[in-house]
Amino acid sequence: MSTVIKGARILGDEVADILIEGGVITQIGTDLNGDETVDAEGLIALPGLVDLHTHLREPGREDAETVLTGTQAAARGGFTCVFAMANTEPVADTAGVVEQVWRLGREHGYADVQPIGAVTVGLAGEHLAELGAMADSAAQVRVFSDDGKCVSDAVLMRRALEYVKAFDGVIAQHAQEPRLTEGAQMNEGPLSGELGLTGWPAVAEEAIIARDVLLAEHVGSRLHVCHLSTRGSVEIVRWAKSRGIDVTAEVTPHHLLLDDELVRSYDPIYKVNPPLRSKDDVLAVREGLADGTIDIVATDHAPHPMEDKECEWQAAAFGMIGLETALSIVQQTMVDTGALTWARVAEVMSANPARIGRATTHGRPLAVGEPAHVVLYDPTAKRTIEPADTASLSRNTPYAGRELPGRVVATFLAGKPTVLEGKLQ
Ligand SMILES: NC(=O)N[C@@H](CC(=O)O)C(=O)O
Repeated sequence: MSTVIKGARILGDEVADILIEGGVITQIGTDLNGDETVDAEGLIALPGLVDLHTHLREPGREDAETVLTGTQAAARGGFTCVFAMANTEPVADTAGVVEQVWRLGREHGYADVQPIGAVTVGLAGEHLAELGAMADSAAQVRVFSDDGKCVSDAVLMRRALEYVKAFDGVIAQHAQEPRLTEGAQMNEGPLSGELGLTGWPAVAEEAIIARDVLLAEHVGSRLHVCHLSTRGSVEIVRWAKSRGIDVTAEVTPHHLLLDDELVRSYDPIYKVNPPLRSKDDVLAVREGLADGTIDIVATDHAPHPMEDKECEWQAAAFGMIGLETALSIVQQTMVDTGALTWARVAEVMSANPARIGRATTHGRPLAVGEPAHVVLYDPTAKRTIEPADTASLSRNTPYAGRELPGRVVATFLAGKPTVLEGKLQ
């Protein structure tokens, strides 16, 4: 069985046909033929997207999301590989749990699931988890994170950074100094005072990033900074990279678009960790992504059932879904503004996250001999976001009613269509 994608603009540039046979790209050229034809006129072809930061909630919170529904949402968003965060119930801190999550991803076949292992047992921040056993398991874990919680103990963080060097792993830090953010609800600034919500100072994020880049330098290890959100964080990462420190960083689509003025509504749909920041921070993270200080966009897709979001602000859960809107937000904030080309989008949403997470078969160029992980995207489409129109089990999108540019038309995972004509297969 062969499939030919006809007339796609490869990385938004040259028009060509792509022939897929046996899950691999076997020809790129003109007038190619195959058993199946997918018309891609006017569509952009990008390598399948890779999300380094997804919450799939299975095991334990299957009311919010499962590996099946989360990877279906991923496919609809153009992703062919997602890294599943460890804050499940039980926590993914053993080889058994990470293998279960990895296997479920393979069985369902909507996206490859690379489990992230917890850094500390139960995310409790006291004892290192069995990092080596998770690395050696069938899931071959390379990314470790206590995301949702910060590895705040400097000695534990140092040991974790040292330990993962043995198997080329990386510690993905959720940078949040716990004492500085006790009870914090929103970005600290004049607005938190006005709204009477406990402030979450930028320094709580920046102090941990500053400490961790120095620790990474000291022990010669690899550090990844999750969802950075402030101007100061961008400046620290820029400084660290200029010193040759092996640090990478991510920004979420919501921190590229939304700011803390939305909290005036007291609508917990905008409650997220780290919090939405100021307009100046939004500009800074866009600049950081454009100039390569920030390496990747990662969704931090954080599904929550409505009862955990439709309540008063203080009681609501932190988090928003984002897999199905990520590419549109990146188009709106970075491509339509001239800050990134589509080729650079392929880097920040596919090649770079795959490289950081050592997902060796993903993030590859669209080239002959490479696995056929492909997304076809219509940048001219417009859609109004309707929360019920999601494959996710949760509907906590902050974009309800917003018109966003672009639409994923098709996604291929190793040549197999997971989405065609915008519909799950
Ligand atoms: N990003 C979020 O707002 N929520 C995340 C974890 C977290 O608190 O970071 C979640 O798991 O819901």
